[in-house]
Amino acid sequence: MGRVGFIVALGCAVVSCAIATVFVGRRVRSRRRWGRAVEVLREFEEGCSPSVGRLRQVVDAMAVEMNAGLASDGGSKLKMLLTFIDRLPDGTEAGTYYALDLGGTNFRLLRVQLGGIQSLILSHEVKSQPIPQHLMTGKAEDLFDFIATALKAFVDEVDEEFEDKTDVRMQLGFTFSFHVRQTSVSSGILIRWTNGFSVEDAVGKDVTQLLERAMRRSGLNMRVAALVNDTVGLLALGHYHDGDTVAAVVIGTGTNACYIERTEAIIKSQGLLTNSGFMVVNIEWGNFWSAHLPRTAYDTALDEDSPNPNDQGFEKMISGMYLGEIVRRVLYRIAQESDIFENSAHCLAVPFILRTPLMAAMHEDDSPDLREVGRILQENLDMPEVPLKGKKVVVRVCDIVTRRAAKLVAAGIVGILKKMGRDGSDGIGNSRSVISMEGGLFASYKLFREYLNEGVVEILGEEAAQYLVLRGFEDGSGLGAALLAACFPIL
Ligand SMILES: Nc1ncnc2c1ncn2[C@@H]1O[C@H](COP(=O)(O)OP(=O)(O)O)[C@@H](O)[C@H]1O
Ligand SMILES: O=P(O)(O)OC[C@H]1O[C@@H](O)[C@H](O)[C@@H](O)[C@@H]1O
Repeated sequence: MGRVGFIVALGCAVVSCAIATVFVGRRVRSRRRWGRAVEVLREFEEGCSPSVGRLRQVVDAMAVEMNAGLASDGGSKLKMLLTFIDRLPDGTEAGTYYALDLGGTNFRLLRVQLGGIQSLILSHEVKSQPIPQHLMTGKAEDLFDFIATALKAFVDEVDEEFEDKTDVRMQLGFTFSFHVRQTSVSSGILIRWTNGFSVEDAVGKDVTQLLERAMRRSGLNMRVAALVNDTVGLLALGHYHDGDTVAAVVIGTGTNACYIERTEAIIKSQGLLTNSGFMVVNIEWGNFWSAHLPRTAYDTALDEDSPNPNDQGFEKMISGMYLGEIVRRVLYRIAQESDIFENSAHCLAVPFILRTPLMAAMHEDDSPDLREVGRILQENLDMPEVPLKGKKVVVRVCDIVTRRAAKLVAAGIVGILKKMGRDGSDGIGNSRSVISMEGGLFASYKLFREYLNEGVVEILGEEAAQYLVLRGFEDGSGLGAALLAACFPIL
């Protein structure tokens, strides 16, 4: 080989080495960045996965906080609100009642015809519609006029004879899924909004008055016989069908629970007497807080960025408004510290872009190549062609978040049972306890329900868990509100 040949060969060798160095460097950097992704994921999982022991500490904390909230106003972050519901439907209610169920995302209109014997519901019509976004942050009159107008249209549609009943004021059960300090079974003052609502001129006002004025403006001859939280309506329906029903839990846009409490245990309301000896208490458990909660830096940041920082801490780890956002925050951190999403993760910087229904659909994708995950990432997050290992990381994060949420609900439920002396821990024979369950997240998210059932067995043990029944309902809070209108008619 001549001089020229040698130089060419040397040059090729040098170029090859340079190219190899670049590739090896890239692979080393890629492996290092993948390792960083794995590290972020491991760290998150460690922070989110409570042991059974930790969950039992949450159980105890829930029972303690419930007692503290009953002892004095402000005694706990749990408001433990009186509902004035001191009797529950027993299956003998009869007649036609309307219900209006205003929740965090939708509002539902119901007409219910009750048979009067053996919990017979002759018929019930339901109409559900989303609440226009601008009304969630506008003026009280606009929101309540919108609701009353929709109710009037619904009544005209389903009850053609209604117009002839000018002398009879129809009884309405009004389910209002926000913090209300009840002043009677049919009236209450709005304490604060949650879940994206901020109709500020309604805070501090009696929501029944706001609705009844709007109904008059719309020419609707109707009165609010019962103003109830959605959990209270749900409990009423559960009890209508099964007398062992002792509590109700809603997991929708927000989350909350209520239960049946002995009046002598409601210490902050000395002298509170009811014929039945009990009253339903609205726990407002979304505001529960305990140092034992498995909270991470992502939860803290989400809370700080929220319109109600330091409030609803339990809800922000559990409910439909937030689960997708927690997942987004974790994926965004992984995208910043690794290249597993290549360079297509700019959308992950947008708060609340990942709604919980989408997160659930990715979590429940059981295709070998995670094609549903790929479709959602591409169509909703503008993240095309995420490699399979990146999609697996997405599913893993969803699983960690949802498993934690479900286990915390399980701990909350057992905490309520413990407060009621029904968790079997006092050695006395177990009594059957039914918990009514409802809400878009609970109803639609299969893996959430699976993890919730797992969590209850983990915490209670197989033996005691067999005495606990979680019974799902649909439209439970609205139907229950109609039943309570029948229980507490305006005479
Ligand atoms: N398929 C789903 N998987 C998980 N969560 C869901 C699903 N569908 C709806 N959700 C959650 O349920 C919430 C709606 O709950 P729902 O009880 O129907 O209404 P509201 O909260 O207004 O009472 C939505 O905000 C969403 O977060
Ligand atoms: O049914 P939703 O809209 O998801 O609401 C559930 C709970 O959401 C909480 O934020 C409210 O404070 C509760 O009053 C309510 O019961």
